[in-house]
Amino acid sequence: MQVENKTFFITGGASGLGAACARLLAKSGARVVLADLNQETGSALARELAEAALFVPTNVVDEQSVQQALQAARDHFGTLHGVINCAGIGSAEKVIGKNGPSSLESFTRVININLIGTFNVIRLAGEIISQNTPEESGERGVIINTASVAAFDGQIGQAAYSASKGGIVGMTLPIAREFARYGIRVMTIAPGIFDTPLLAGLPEPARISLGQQVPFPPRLGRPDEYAALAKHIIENEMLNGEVIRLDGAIRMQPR
Ligand SMILES: C[C@H](O)CC(=O)SCCNC(=O)CCNC(=O)[C@H](O)C(C)(C)COP(=O)(O)OP(=O)(O)OC[C@H]1O[C@@H](n2cnc3c(N)ncnc32)[C@H](O)[C@@H]1OP(=O)(O)O
Ligand SMILES: NC(=O)c1ccc[n+]([C@@H]2O[C@H](COP(=O)([O-])OP(=O)(O)OC[C@H]3O[C@@H](n4cnc5c(N)ncnc54)[C@H](O)[C@@H]3O)[C@@H](O)[C@H]2O)c1
Repeated sequence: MQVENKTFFITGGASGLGAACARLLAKSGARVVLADLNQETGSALARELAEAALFVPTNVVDEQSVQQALQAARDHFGTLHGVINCAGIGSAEKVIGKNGPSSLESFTRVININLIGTFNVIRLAGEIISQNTPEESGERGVIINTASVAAFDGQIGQAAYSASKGGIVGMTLPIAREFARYGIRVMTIAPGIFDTPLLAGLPEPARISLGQQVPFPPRLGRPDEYAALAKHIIENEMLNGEVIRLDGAIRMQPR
């Protein structure tokens, strides 16, 4: 579908990759809902994007929070044509640390936010989108999820994070197969190393070694490059049920 005059619900839309999607889609004539925990950055970006954007404080792991955010989106913009699931956290923890086995709580937290949060939004937004009047082609909407190259080449310390992203990879096809009957496409982008606040939060040794591992271009990805792919996925109906690595050919080393 064309993005102009369409509405997209962007989780994690207040920062990094999600914010880049919000800026590009708004500039392209779309309306964006910034569904994010961060009131300060979310409100600031909504002010920057003016009438094209609505910030709604949202916690993707909380069913009521997501339902309220989706309702606010419909109240404000009238409908919903797509979702870009960017909400997520990084994590770096060895399975056996210096003080013994890592905690179950930390593993569970990463799975909850990254995997279960993504699923929560897909199920609630998907039901709303399934009720849209279809385009001429029969399409009703597009859902784009964010995994990571860590789903495939996870490093030491990424058991929880890689599991959470591997789960997103795993659910892309079955949901695309189910949602085909509604004319809703489901895609996942697996970014490599992108220059965002999340990456800035990784341990310095990891960040240094990663930047040196990207074959070409030998640099961190720019959030606008992620946004360009997301926009293309929305516009290209033949992209469905697939995971696209966006990574400069990096295959991460064990550490
Ligand atoms: C985020 C997007 O989705 C894309 C990505 O996935 S980007 C990939 C991000 N990678 C990571 O997050 C790696 C996570 N893991 C780690 O940071 C570390 O393994 C850890 C903090 C969990 C444990 O680190 P630590 O306890 O220091 O491990 P340890 O085995 O003792 O380290 C040995 C040495 O290797 C270094 N090292 C550890 N992890 C490293 C890494 N990932 N890269 C480079 N060097 C590393 C340590 O600094 C240490 O050096 P030193 O002996 O000179 O102090
Ligand atoms: N930056 C990278 O190198 C990279 C690489 C691969 C995948 N990713 C993934 O891309 C996505 C976006 O990452 P980013 O780099 O833009 O990070 P970021 O930290 O800049 O943005 C993440 C946003 O998600 C929000 N968020 C976190 N938990 C939330 C929750 N429970 N509910 C709602 N919002 C929540 C944060 O407030 C933040 O605004 C994440 O899923 C991340 O795992 C990032």
